[in-house]
Amino acid sequence: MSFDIVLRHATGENSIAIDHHSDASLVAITGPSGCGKTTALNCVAGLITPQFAQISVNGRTLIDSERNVSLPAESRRCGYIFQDARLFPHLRVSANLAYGMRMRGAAHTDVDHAAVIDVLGIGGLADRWPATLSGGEIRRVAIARALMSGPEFLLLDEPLSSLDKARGEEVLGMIERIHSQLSVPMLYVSHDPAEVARLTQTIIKLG
Ligand SMILES: Nc1ncnc2c1ncn2[C@@H]1O[C@H](COP(=O)(O)OP(=O)(O)OP(=O)(O)O)[C@@H](O)[C@H]1O
Repeated sequence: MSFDIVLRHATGENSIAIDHHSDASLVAITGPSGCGKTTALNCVAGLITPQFAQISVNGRTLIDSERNVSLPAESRRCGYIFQDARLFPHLRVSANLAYGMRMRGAAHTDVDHAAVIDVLGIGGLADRWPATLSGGEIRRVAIARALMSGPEFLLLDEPLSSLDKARGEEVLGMIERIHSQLSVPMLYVSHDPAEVARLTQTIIKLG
């Protein structure tokens, strides 16, 4: 597994410069609020077109400004867990997860649905509406929905934000298990040095 990320992008007064090449399967992006962490993830996901980028994951080019290559977001095979989770409020948990499965592309990786539900401990939530879930449960369902699409890698944007310490610990433990048991590579955004240090030693520092 490898992340090769060369990225140059400016928004307003901020500019992002990343030159990262590693075989690490869990890479953290860290830095103070407003330094461009979410913007960097959006560039990898294909939601923003950066001013210059050469990004490949495991040797597969997502974007190369020099060669005029840029895969559309739906072809990048990433699962994106947004900072605000973004579950569909009008769909029960089971239907939110089914949406993830429908998003599978032709070249999706195999995903063991039962293992995902087991690792994230959401078996009992299938019939619930998102509005009735706790913050930690919402986060776990959002991670499961992203995994259901059979992504080649995950983008996680502050997945512990707005959780109390106990719930944060719980979700962090699940993320560690997804990484080790389900072998899903990750780009993990957090402003918290202790959280990042627990997960990985491969860190991209912004700002
Ligand atoms: N759509 C936009 N238009 C203009 N400026 C933007 C836009 N989105 C973000 N920015 C600016 O780009 C900079 C980086 O924002 P970004 O959300 O990527 O930072 P961040 O490191 O993820 O912050 P936080 O930790 O607070 O979420 C900020 O100065 C922000 O105001």
